[in-house]
Amino acid sequence: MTILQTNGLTKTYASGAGCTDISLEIERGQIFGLLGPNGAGKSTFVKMVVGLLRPDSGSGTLFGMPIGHPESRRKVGYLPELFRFQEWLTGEEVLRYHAGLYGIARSDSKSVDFTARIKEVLRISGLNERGLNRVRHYSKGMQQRLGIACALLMDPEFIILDEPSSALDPIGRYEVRVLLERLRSEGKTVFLNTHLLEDVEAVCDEVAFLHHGKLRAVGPMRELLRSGLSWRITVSGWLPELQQALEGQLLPGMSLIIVKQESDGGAVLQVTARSHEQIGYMNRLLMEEGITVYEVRPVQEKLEDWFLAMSGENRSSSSSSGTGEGGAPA
Ligand SMILES: Nc1ncnc2c1ncn2[C@@H]1O[C@H](COP(=O)(O)OP(=O)(O)OP(=O)(O)O)[C@@H](O)[C@H]1O
Repeated sequence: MTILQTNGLTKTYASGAGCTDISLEIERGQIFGLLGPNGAGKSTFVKMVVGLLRPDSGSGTLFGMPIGHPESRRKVGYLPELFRFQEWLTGEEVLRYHAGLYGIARSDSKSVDFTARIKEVLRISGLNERGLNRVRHYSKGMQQRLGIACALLMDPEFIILDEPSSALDPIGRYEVRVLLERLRSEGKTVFLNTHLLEDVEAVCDEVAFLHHGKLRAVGPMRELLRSGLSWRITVSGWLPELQQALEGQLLPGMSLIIVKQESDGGAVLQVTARSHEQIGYMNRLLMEEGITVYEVRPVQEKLEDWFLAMSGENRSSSSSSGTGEGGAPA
């Protein structure tokens, strides 16, 4: 079942920034990660989906209803990127206030059952007994946990979390990952906007990549990672001046790192490319330079390498000589 579908969603701010022509489809039970550098347009997209921003053009459906329609939001829990709570209220009071925004009468939100639900989401979000403390006394991480509790309060089917772990320490981030997996196992669908690549790598089924407001890639994580390939190439006949000559001939998305360089001309190169064809091209360049290639083998794909390749970042300037494999990228 399709939970969210967007067709060409576009929002351009007066400055010219925003996001353009975003078409995505999210199926029930997925954890979907939206990645992209700062200012790529991730929050703009999410705000259009939850009806906080009106698109300039394009359309979308949420649970089969047009986005922006109040009814489409009923089954959605949303943690905005910039959250701010009434600091004079306690955690429990903030949650009751949120229940009111969902149309729950004040008397009902004080019922035994609803109070049990409040305590449950506080526990799930890692706030446990702190629900009776005022938000003023919460750390930033605790406020973020309260935001997650608000998003989960009404037991939504679709949970949209815009940077849910940005203020959390490593343990907190791990707990959020476990929480996301638990939500998926309950059949919920999660949309995650994040910079934290390890979160995406650990839990996301599908990933989309936004850059300068445009969708550059979307698909299952494993497939996308294969589109940012790294290879180790062992050669002989290597000369240090070849690095610059080769770098000048790299195609967009390719990078070259000299991992190891011996005095007898032996060397290990690491090449990142967007396709197998680009690796073939690299081999041809090496042969044309008179280099003997002994071994070409793929390196474990890392989301960080893929992210940098997609963002057009080139790490070719880092190199090491004669230091074994110490100069390899993380
Ligand atoms: N209300 C606004 N008015 C004008 N420009 C805006 C507004 N909100 C965002 N922008 C601009 O639109 C672009 C996309 O911003 P957005 O917040 O959607 O990006 P993002 O990918 O979520 O970034 P980050 O990861 O830093 O949160 C940025 O250049 C930003 O400066």
